[in-house]
Amino acid sequence: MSQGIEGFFKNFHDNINSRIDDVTSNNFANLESNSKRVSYFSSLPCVKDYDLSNDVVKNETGGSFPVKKDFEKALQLKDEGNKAVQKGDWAKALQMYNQSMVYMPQKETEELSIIYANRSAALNHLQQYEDALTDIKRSLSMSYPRHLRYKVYERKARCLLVLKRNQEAVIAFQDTLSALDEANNLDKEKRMKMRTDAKLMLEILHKGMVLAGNPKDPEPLKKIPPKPKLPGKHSHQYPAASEAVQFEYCEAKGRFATATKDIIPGEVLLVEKPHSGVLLGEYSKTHCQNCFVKCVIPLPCPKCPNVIFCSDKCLDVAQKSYHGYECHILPLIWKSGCSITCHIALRMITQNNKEYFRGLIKDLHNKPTGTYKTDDYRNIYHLVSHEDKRTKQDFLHRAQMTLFLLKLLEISGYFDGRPKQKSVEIDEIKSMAITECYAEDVALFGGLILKNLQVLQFNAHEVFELHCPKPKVGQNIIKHDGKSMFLAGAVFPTLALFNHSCDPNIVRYFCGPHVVVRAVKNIKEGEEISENYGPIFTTVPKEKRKVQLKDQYWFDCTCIPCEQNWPTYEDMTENYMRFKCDSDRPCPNVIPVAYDCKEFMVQCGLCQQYTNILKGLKSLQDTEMMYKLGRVAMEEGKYGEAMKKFIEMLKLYDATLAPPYRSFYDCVQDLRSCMLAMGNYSIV
Ligand SMILES: C[S@@+](CC[C@H](N)C(=O)[O-])C[C@H]1O[C@@H](n2cnc3c(N)ncnc32)[C@H](O)[C@@H]1O
Repeated sequence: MSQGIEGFFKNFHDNINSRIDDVTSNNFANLESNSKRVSYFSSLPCVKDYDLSNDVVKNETGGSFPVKKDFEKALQLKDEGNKAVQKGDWAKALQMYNQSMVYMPQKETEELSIIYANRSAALNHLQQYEDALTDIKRSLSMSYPRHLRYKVYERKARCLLVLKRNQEAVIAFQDTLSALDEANNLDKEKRMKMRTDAKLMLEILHKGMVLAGNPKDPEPLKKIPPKPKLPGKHSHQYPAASEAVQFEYCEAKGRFATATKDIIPGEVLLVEKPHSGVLLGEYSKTHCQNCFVKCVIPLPCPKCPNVIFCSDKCLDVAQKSYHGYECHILPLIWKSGCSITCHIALRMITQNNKEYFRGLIKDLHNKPTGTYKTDDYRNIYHLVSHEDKRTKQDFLHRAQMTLFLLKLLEISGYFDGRPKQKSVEIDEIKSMAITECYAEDVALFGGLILKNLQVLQFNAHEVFELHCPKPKVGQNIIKHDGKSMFLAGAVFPTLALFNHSCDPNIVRYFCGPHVVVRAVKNIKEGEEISENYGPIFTTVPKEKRKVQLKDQYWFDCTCIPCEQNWPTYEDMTENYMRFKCDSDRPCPNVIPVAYDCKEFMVQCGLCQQYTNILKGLKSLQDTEMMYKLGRVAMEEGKYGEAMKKFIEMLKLYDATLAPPYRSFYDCVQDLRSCMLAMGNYSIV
């Protein structure tokens, strides 16, 4: 449950394990509910007396502790930014202003407004005009000194000119002229020059606009890829899924998705926001805490120096729910070395208030019926957790993590419904005992967190983004370099209902925090729609796949590639083609046909009917050319165009040949790359 980094949680775990005797351990094993397990564990004297502060202080990984806003540090970073400006190192200046802002206390509004204005100058020089405009707006909405405002208005006007937003530029030049009246410290000559320049620009703009018939300003560039919409109607019971998807149940496989109609490659099958999602600690200063997109111009949390946001909207959402409580405990979570799933288990609590869970608890053991909503905690609670198959050691380990998370909840002010306003001090973790008056909370939230940890083991997903080279001004085409980065962990309640196949027929990618699922193959009505949990048959041999799936997800894979022993991509032989039997019965058989076969009607060994392979070969004639065109479009970053070609090819392949064969998987792989490129990206 720890992340692999040596955080202090491992010490706690090792020490407690060594202090638990056999009697205690057997008593624990006899407990029958998660709530009882945590209550019992938290009442043990060796746990209550445990002093975590020693472990925290001694531990050097995961950043420093405690962490607070720091005015002096903020000024020093701002100063470094200003020095970088003097040297013309705008990238460094941007970096320094970003950091300075994070440490600047909220009450220093004038200082903050100056950093925003300075950062807008750096962004302007880096040709990030849209971002410069956003910072100018923020700076002007704060206490930016009136006698300096002429500078930012003029900068605003110049940025708008580059973006060809001439109507807005006119207003900004007019504002520059008004602001110059208040520029008391500016010497007369400079003021005159700026006035003349602004007036000249206004004249030129007016003439140009009249000549062009006063065209509308262009739309600003989109920073986040647009979220695809579900085609047609959504499923009545599972609104995140399209009506082409339904969920069935069987004893051996639990719930799984099937197609209610024929589905074609590219079709969007699911768009879902996470029930809970958590950004990895290492991206907390580069990506938005709330929606995971990369922030060129971060908005810091007003209260802590731990996280940033991409917009006021994300800041507001986070502040009013989970971040209000997590603000000051984040450094402890990161320093503990706990895995991202442990943090999600906590977030599933902090994002709702205590009353929400109190309202649910009586009925929680009954599976909810009716519409399956993403934000309904009950749907997560009833995801697969394999509770009946767990060992005593497994529960004990998770109970330790649960207690640590409960302690954090207590410190955060969650049990009182009042978020902590100050940073955590070391004295607050000198004992792991939770105050007596919260005994009921320990039972309730301890039980829920222990359950969350079990559910997340099988149902959490990685959120990733692709790296892209910088797009040119005015171009909305982006090209990715194929590298994907694991950014965050999240649980998507509907996506979690899809079972695994080593030959999946869907691909998933992310738009902001939303997951998008699209078909990559033709899926026939009634056929299972399956995703992939990691090992794919084209690259991982069967034995290895089976072991991995059994270890991680606790099931024996019986997908077609596993049952029919399909070769990996490397081992696929290309000396014959696998024709589908096209008798009208229909027949499921595959007819192997050598490339040098002279016949054009071949007989099926199963149904004895004849298949016309010449017809099939003719339809495949164009696929090579289509593939080349698709690849060229992909190279140019025209993913939509490339996708069309690959989809067309897959339709042709599917009508004639049966997998596995290389050209089919080449095409599937490229289609998958195109779809991924439509998701989250980070400009590098
Ligand atoms: C993410 S859940 C999938 C949905 C789950 N079947 C349910 O009922 O909610 C993962 C769990 O589903 C089961 N599972 C997934 N793929 C399977 C497969 N191909 N065959 C059998 N069981 C599978 C395993 O129990 C696994 O731990």
